[in-house]
Amino acid sequence: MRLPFGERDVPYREARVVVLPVPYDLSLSFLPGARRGPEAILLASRELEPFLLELGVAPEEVGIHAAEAVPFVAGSAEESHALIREAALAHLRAGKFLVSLGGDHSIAHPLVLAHREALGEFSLLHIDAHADLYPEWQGSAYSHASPFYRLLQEGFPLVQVGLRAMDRDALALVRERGVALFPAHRIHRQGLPLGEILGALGERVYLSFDFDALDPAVMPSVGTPLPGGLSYRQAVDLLEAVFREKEVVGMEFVELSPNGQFHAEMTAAQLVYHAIGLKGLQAGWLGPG
Ligand SMILES: N=C(N)NCCCCNCCCN
Ligand SMILES: [Mn+2]
Ligand SMILES: [Mn+2]
Repeated sequence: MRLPFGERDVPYREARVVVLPVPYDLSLSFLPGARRGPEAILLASRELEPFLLELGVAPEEVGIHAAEAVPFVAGSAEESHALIREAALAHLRAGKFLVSLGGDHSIAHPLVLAHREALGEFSLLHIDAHADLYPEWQGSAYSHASPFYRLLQEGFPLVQVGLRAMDRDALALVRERGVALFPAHRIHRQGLPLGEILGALGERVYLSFDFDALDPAVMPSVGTPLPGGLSYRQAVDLLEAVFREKEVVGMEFVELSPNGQFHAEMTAAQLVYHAIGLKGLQAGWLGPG
């Protein structure tokens, strides 16, 4: 069953933005449930005010179409990732701006590859509590702890913001590969280094937002919560700066794991909706309010 995003469901051909539910969560390492993330965000999105006071626009006016969820193959990460990459590629080749909803963070790998195949090169802005730089975790290179190791191996420039968990090997890899790292403790001590973050990014950016980047007090519905996370306002301020200065070619929001705390689902839906509004302003699809 296809659920619209927000109140106004736009036919595919008229939509500039496609919200792609990707309920794959077979690579989680701790608490289960991210497969219910996309549906929870879509349901919560129905409760959002269409007009976004902070931006002075109604993001829904870009034309949003929520696509059918991407199926997965329970016994095969490779086949599941192939389905994700094919689905993303089809929407990108139809000229749509893709907003993918996870699902666990392993989906970043097929989604980013699809965006490069369709749109050319870009840098990655990875906002997360975790580095996700393990070559493999719990016996799998397709773990949600590994996507950015694989993407680094494939030559993507990487900027990581909000991290508060990484092992020594990941830190050594970051230093060796010149990854721009802005850990949460630095942000809390010195404020968001927006100029440095923007300076580390290229002109074209793919945004990968893991909801556990937010503090658990703000976002308790994730599979691997950690203290010391970003506030909602810090996340919005970071996204506003990135959309103001860069061309965002695609974005994904992953790891929401609904656990009955509806404020978390509203938080997730509002952040996605806000980001769609920022893309609409950046692309000129929406006039400044
Ligand atoms: N959400 C994530 N990316 N989680 C990654 C978990 C893997 C490392 N945990 C360390 C556990 C040591 N016992
Ligand atoms: Mn992650
Ligand atoms: Mn994470």
